[in-house]
Amino acid sequence: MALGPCSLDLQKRRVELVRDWSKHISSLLDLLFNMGTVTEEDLSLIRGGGHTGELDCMRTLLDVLQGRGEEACRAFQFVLSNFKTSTASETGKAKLFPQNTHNMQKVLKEGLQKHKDILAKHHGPVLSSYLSSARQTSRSAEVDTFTDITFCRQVGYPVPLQYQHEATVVGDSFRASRDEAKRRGQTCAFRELYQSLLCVSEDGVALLSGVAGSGKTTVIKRLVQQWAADVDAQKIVLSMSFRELSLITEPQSLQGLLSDHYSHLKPVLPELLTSTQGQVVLILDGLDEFCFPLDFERTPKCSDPERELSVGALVVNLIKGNLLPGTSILLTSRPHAVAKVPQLLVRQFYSVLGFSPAQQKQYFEQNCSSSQAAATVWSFVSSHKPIQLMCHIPAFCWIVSTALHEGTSCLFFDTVQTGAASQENGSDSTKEVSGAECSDQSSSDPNALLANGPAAQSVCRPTTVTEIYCCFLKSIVVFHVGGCMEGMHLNRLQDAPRVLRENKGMLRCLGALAFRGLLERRFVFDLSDLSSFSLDSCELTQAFTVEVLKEDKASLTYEKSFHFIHTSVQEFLAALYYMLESFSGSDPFSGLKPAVPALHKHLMSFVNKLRRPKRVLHKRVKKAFRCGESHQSGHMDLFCRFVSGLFVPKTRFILDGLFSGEHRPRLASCMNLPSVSPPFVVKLLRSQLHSSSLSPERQLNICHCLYEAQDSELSLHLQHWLTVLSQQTSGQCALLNRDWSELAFLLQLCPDLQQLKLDAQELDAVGLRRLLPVLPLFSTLSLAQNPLGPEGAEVLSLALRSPDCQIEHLWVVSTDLGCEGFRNLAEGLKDNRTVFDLRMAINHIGDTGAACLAELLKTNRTLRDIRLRDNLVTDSGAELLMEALTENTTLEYLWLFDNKLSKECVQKLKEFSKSRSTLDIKVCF
Ligand SMILES: Nc1ncnc2c1ncn2[C@@H]1O[C@H](COP(=O)(O)OP(=O)(O)OP(=O)(O)O)[C@@H](O)[C@H]1O
Repeated sequence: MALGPCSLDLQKRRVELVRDWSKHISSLLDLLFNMGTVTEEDLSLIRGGGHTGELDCMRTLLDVLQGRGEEACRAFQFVLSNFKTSTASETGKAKLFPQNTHNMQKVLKEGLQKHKDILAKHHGPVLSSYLSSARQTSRSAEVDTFTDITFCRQVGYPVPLQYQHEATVVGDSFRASRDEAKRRGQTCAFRELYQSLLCVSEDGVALLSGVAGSGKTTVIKRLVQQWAADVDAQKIVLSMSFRELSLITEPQSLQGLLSDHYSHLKPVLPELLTSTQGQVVLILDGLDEFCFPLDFERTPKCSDPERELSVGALVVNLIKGNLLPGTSILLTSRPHAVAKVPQLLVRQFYSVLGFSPAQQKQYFEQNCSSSQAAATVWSFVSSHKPIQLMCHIPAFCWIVSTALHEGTSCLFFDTVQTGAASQENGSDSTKEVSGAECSDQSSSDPNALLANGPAAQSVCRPTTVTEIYCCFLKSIVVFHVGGCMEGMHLNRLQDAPRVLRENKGMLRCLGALAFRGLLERRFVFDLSDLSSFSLDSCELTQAFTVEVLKEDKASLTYEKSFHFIHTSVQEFLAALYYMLESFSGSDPFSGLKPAVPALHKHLMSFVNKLRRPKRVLHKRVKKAFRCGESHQSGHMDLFCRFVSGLFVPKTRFILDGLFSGEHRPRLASCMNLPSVSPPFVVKLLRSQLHSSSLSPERQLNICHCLYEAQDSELSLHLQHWLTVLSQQTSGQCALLNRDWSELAFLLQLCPDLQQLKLDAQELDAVGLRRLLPVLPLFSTLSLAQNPLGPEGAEVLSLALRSPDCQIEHLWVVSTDLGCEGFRNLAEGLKDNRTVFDLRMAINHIGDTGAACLAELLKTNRTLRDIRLRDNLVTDSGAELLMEALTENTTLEYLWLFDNKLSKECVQKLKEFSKSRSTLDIKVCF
């Protein structure tokens, strides 16, 4: 084959090229690889495993190019003609490798000790929270306040079906039906996690998943601190956050990245990367915050730590084990982002379940300044189910402690007065607070929810999640400067309305930022975001905002970014902004557009006030809920709950001073204020609850909204459902307008309930669909004598396919399934690994249904006991079942009484059963 001009030229100049260009071989190879002229395999051939000299490398490169043809040779000529002879990195490289091995070992050891010290400091306590700064004197390090936390170890990872707000389903992991999982040893504590990740020599990827604020970063800090303190530690930990990696926009080599990040390791880095590979544990925190795509299929393979790559390609090659082979990699992520890493690449999967009730109690003991204060907070939390449910998330425990700080600071005005009075009388105000109102209720008693539900509450105790957040914000704003010194509480609280009024502007801007972030699903903001809402970062550091908006300075680029201390705080501030704007007659959405001139905004607000303000307000509320409805991911759920809560005048009174024009003349107490949302809000919520277009998850959220709105009807309905659950009533319900979503709400708040028995409750497919968010959480589901029909079976099938499914006993006797219904159910059972006891007598599934069951039994290995009494199965159906059972050896009982079987067939079934020692077929003629 004739050679092209470029190939000929290279051939002619070969000697000259080898002589003049060999010293630049590394850079030339980088450029050619990035252009796609040479491949990963070519590179290893050219480098000859690192043992080949530069001249030989150059010769091989020329051979490879010649072999590739004219295009490759032309690309090479192009590279040569554009090559800048600045190869400082290569000349410097020789200096990085001291020749003497003994010296190298010493340098490496010293470097690693220094690295340990630096990393321990980096991952040390950050005294940014109000509570920690207030308690600097009594507690020296965060290490002391680390509360053990519960994890769950899984094989592979379940991709969560995201229909609900992540934070709102956390408590599900602690349901009693999970005890089985515990027995199987799937849950573990921090010690086991440390052992498995930092002591055992296993390479590959481990993934730690948890919702916002579940403590992933705290766990990483703790792991690093423990490792740094462990003199026998064999591992070398490198740790970075995805938030920092997201700021790298230029191609970067792994070596460059590590030496920028850990400049103290620079002298030993090449040695570290080559000789200690099996020992390195690389921690990458916060995968959900990584803003570059991770393309595991198409990213070119690269195993050269010196090659510059885009940061996305770098991460892909690290996770795939191409760069740093033999290294253990620990990734952390919120659940919605775990699927960014293909399941096959994940060796171990842990999810952070959060604090169990015992750990919650321990948290308050460790974080409140006295054991009495801890007892007060704990008795309050354990008697308010919706609040306790959220306390599985550590960040929420922190919010609760801050809100109820020492049990006195953030309670309502009249409580303060009670405190003042008791102080005057020489009694202890903390005792007042921890009195009878906070009596400890058994957390296992569902009645506790109602006893302390909104309607049953004394007027001045925080009862809802919104009220907790109001107290939290007030605490932060009022006590920010100077902390909460002894004896200063009352003065400061009495001055709170003025302080809040003065900070209203700042809170409004912060809320607008939070709201826009929420609409765009953004949780990290940069300086330009802040300035578009007139927030000046310098001003922010002077104000209370450091407690709610956290500043991150990337160690790699020194760029500033900001995020709210917890996503729920962002959601609360967004709702607060929404309500402030709505009450003042402005449109919260127009406040997000910087282009709207201030004059126009004021004009509009004035016009709105003249128009019927109530109608405008109604419009805004509808818009807020529509916003929540349209997002099936559920990420607006908490926002809607807070909006509902902020409609309650008593709740708003906590933030007296912010909502101008209200409570005038000033009320000395919240006692006279309504403790329920205005009727139009409750009416709107109720009409939404009955809307057939809403998904069951959103309907469930509406119940939470009603709880926040302190709707008294909800309490009544829940009381009714409690009676149903205790099986005191059956058949026709005593209550008109009962709603199955309300039952779902109640069930979510009763973690100790393992069995859901709703026999003969006239539960149809529509009602069952409303229960769907909680159906998978029970070990026994007894739904006999309800008109479920084929549509109901479809709903059950969805529950059976849920990754959270715990159902073991499924009892659907006499539920009108028919053959179509059973076909739907069988679809769900095909993928299910939990149901072993299926009772479905009197469902008329017939031979078509029996054929479906036979198909199912060929693959299902979980079902052990199937009861098919009275189902119109004839001989041909029975034949199909026997045929399937020759393949299935796990089924133990098959009940076939009262079907349409001939005498011969019954005999045959009995013979078949006799021939199988582990199978008992119950049948009679
Ligand atoms: N084990 C723990 N003991 C005591 N406090 C904890 C613990 N875990 C978390 N916290 C508290 O909760 C807060 C949030 O935790 P952390 O930042 O670790 O959560 P995260 O899961 O990393 O959240 P995100 O997904 O938002 O990054 C911490 O600042 C700390 O106050």
